[in-house]
Amino acid sequence: MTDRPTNTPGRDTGSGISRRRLFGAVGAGAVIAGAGAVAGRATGPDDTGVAAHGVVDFRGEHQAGIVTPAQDRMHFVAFDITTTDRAQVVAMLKTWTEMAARMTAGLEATEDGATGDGAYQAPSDTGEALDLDPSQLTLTIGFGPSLFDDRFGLAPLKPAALQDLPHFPADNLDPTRSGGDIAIQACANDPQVAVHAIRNLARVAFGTASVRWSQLGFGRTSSTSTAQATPRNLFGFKDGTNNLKAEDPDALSESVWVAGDDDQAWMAGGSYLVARRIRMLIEQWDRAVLKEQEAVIGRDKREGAPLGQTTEFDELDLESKGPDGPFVPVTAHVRLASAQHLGGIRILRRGYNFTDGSDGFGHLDAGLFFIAFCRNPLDQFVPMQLELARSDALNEYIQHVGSAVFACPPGLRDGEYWGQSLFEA
Ligand SMILES: C=CC1=C(C)c2cc3[nH]c(cc4nc(cc5[nH]c(cc1n2)c(C)c5CCC(=O)O)C(CCC(=O)O)=C4C)c(C)c3C=C
Ligand SMILES: [Fe+2]
Repeated sequence: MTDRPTNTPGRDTGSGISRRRLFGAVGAGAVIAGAGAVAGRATGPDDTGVAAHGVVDFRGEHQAGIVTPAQDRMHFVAFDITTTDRAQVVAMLKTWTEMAARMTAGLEATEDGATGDGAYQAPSDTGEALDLDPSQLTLTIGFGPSLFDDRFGLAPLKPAALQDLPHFPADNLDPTRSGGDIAIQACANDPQVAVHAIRNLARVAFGTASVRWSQLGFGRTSSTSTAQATPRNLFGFKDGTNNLKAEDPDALSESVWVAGDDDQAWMAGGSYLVARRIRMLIEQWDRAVLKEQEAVIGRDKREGAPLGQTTEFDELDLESKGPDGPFVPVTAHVRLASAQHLGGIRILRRGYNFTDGSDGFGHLDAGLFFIAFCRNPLDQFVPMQLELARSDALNEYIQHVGSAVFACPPGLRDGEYWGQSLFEA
């Protein structure tokens, strides 16, 4: 693993340089080979203090989009493979890799792009990202448990850690919003850039893979870097305060990155992505009084401080008590999800808010598209979610309606394609 180049989470290599201008300035190959070098203009920081523009390296030791400082927008898609021809799947992964390398570098999806295929061909790039900034687009791929059935000869390579998640108490899962053979997470600071990327990847998959479900997200609900301010979720609380952060490599090695001797060798340097579409019962929450809201979460609403403390990053003290008992109630969300309560278990959260209109009863179909990365979902996410599903006071206000788990392989060296470590293991 040592010869993999190291990608720099959220490295700001540019900005303000649109796809068209990047492409015009130098040949496409040169840009991809040295995106950092050519797109080196500084950019102004956004309100989180982190540059919102520019290019995040596509290749590196780990896939981008995991510890990359969370961008503001997401388009997540899960595919079903529709062929049984393994070679066709590999060909698609190779095409996807070329397109992903180009699009994350701020280029059109193909060399001919939106206008270069001639007047009598459907353009090979759909065009809606022309003139837009690269917006720190990251594309992260993962493989679901179902990919390892008997279709492609991958069963012996299935990691023990990659299992369909168990049914948790009160789960109300919609199978059409769950599972999938392959997932791609697109994150960017411009929603149109993320949507363009997924649209173009889905388009070339025709005949090999079809979209099973997808989810748009806005307003990251976690900070994954100490350089980022903590955002708020749709319940109005700061979310991501006590998250793992990119600046803590020891904690990431402990809880996020798969080690060489953990499981299947092809996953070394990778991570597991757990996705849960969690509906938030907004109208019910909005009727709850502030004291109840704070007791449910276990933190105060304005500062985000643990109850009984004063500032956001004060340590969660589960032992502290006032005249009415523990400051952090025994059913508070942060108590039950905390490493102190769970014997040291931690995960990297990287979720997004969503609102998808309203249901037939006039209630907002809104919530949290929860994404977590972990080294082993069976040892980390499953016990954590089991504890929450059993006892969390938040359960009165949420419902889990979608679920999926994917093995995200390590990052790519130059010339490698997505899934090479698996398909050529
Ligand atoms: C299984 C893991 C988790 C699910 C599912 C989950 C859903 C969920 N969380 C919030 C809001 C908040 N969560 C906060 C902290 C927090 N949440 C989890 C895990 C899950 N959350 C963890 C591990 C933690 C950190 C606990 C700790 O050690 O302190 C917070 C507090 C701020 C923070 O630290 O991030 C909020 C707020 C909602 C609304 C939700 C489902 C919709
Ligand atoms: Fe949480």
